[in-house]
Amino acid sequence: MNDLEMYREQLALCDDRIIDALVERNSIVEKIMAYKEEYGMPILQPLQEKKQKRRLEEKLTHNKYQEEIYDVFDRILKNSKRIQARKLFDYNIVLIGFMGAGKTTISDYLSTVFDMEIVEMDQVIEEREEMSIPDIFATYGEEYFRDLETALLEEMQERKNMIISCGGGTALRQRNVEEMKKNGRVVLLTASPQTIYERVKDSDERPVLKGRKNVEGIAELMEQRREKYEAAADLVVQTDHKSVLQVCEELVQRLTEMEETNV
Ligand SMILES: Nc1ncnc2c1ncn2[C@@H]1O[C@H](COP(=O)(O)OP(=O)(O)OP(=O)(O)O)[C@@H](O)[C@H]1O
Ligand SMILES: O=C(O)C1=C[C@@H](O)[C@@H](O)[C@H](O)C1
Ligand SMILES: [Mg+2]
Repeated sequence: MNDLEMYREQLALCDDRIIDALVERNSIVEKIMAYKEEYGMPILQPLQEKKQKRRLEEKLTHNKYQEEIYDVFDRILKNSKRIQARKLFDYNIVLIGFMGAGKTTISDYLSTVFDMEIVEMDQVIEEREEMSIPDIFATYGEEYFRDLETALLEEMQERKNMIISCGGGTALRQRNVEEMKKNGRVVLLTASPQTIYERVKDSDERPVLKGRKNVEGIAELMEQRREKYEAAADLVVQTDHKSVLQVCEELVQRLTEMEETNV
């Protein structure tokens, strides 16, 4: 055997060790999940992720392949998150609720911790139509816009393990709710009119709030919608005075408990 053949053989053995280590690592991830479940511990533990990152940084100081190894660990971490997400959510998570309730914010956080794909419905529709939502409403009317929402929710039935962040009005149409529920768990985020006002007062991006961007106007529209939102929801998470992490932790905990009682 010449040197080149020998090096190639060493490389193949190295790959085998990497594969074995990855399989072991993934099975440890699953054991940690089972442990947390058994002892009712929070699934999201952002401090732990930071601790792992610090340990890696210390270990890789002065390593000449530092950048390349970080890159690999980035993928490893993403894949661990995906393993968790696939195990926890064998369905789409559909977030509904009033403007400013936190659908986008909570979707972003969940997507980061579980490496799940997000469908931000308003944004997808705007991109596909190449028009802003106020322009779609003005040009084609609300029915047309709601039909686009229905079609998008139908498409989502082909997928699972997605986070669907709905438009504020999506759940008002019964047909949309039926589509959401086919392979999704519907989570209603709520907040008081006062909280919503505080969250949206400095933004002009919400045409439905035009002329009523005050606590009374918000309370009135919220009350008109409340029954439909609540009827659509599999789960209601109240978000007033809670951090984004607290809302996500509660949401994940209650979703997983719901699955356990459904089994
Ligand atoms: N739990 C929270 N605590 C404090 N601020 C929050 C919380 N959730 C969301 N926010 C803030 O409220 C504002 C509105 O949130 P977000 O855009 O996520 O709402 P939304 O439900 O997606 O609204 P829309 O239906 O209009 O798209 C944002 O500035 C966000 O940072
Ligand atoms: O609450 C609503 O009716 C809406 C909320 C936005 O997300 C957009 O989907 C649209 O402006 C309608
Ligand atoms: Mg949003």
